[in-house]
Amino acid sequence: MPVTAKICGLSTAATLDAAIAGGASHVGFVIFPPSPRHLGLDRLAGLAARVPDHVRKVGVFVDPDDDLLMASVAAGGLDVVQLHKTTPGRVAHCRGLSRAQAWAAIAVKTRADLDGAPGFVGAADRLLYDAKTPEGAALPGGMGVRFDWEVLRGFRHPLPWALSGGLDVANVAEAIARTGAPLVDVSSGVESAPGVKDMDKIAAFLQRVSAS
Ligand SMILES: O=C(O)c1ccccc1NCC(=O)[C@H](O)[C@H](O)COP(=O)(O)O
Repeated sequence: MPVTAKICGLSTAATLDAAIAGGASHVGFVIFPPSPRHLGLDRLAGLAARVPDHVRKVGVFVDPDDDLLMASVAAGGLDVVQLHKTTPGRVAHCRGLSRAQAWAAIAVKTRADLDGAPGFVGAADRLLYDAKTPEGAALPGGMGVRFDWEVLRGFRHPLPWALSGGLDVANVAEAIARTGAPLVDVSSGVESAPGVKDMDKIAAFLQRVSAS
């Protein structure tokens, strides 16, 4: 199976178009005000309207309340809700309410961080293994932090999954080779500054994934 890629934290039409043209299977829109990538509902709707049907639209949330979740799903026609710092019970609730696919982000630093993964069976459609960001960090994702991919070795994934955290054009082929990831997710690695996506970096990243 070819490896697919999600470009996360898109916030301009030009970089969104670059992700689509480069072959991204998923595009991510962050709905979390402290993030430099945050989109209000109007901008979310405008960008989402540019996305063709074969590319999945992912809304990225941090334990959202029902009103924010539903307003965002409606504005963006979201196919997937990606939920950070959200318990299995809330993930199941968000999936039922939104009728979108639900991805549960698992913050990983050590093997023990995978212990909670089976708890998402029946609640989530996919697990996103993302790097744990430092204690007290403003964001639970999108900080270019990488984790030791060896912690995934031999792990019996209880659900479909994706790999994230600190990926870039220089390391994504090795990440795929070492983990067998079916889907990779990147944000900072295709930026020139926090929140500023770079079209050339997006194209190079997607090219490297498709060659893997
Ligand atoms: O990207 C953000 O600003 C963000 C904010 C709050 C929660 C999650 C966020 N990003 C989640 C993602 O899916 C990122 O692509 C993932 O964490 C990888 O980021 P990076 O290490 O910068 O590639």
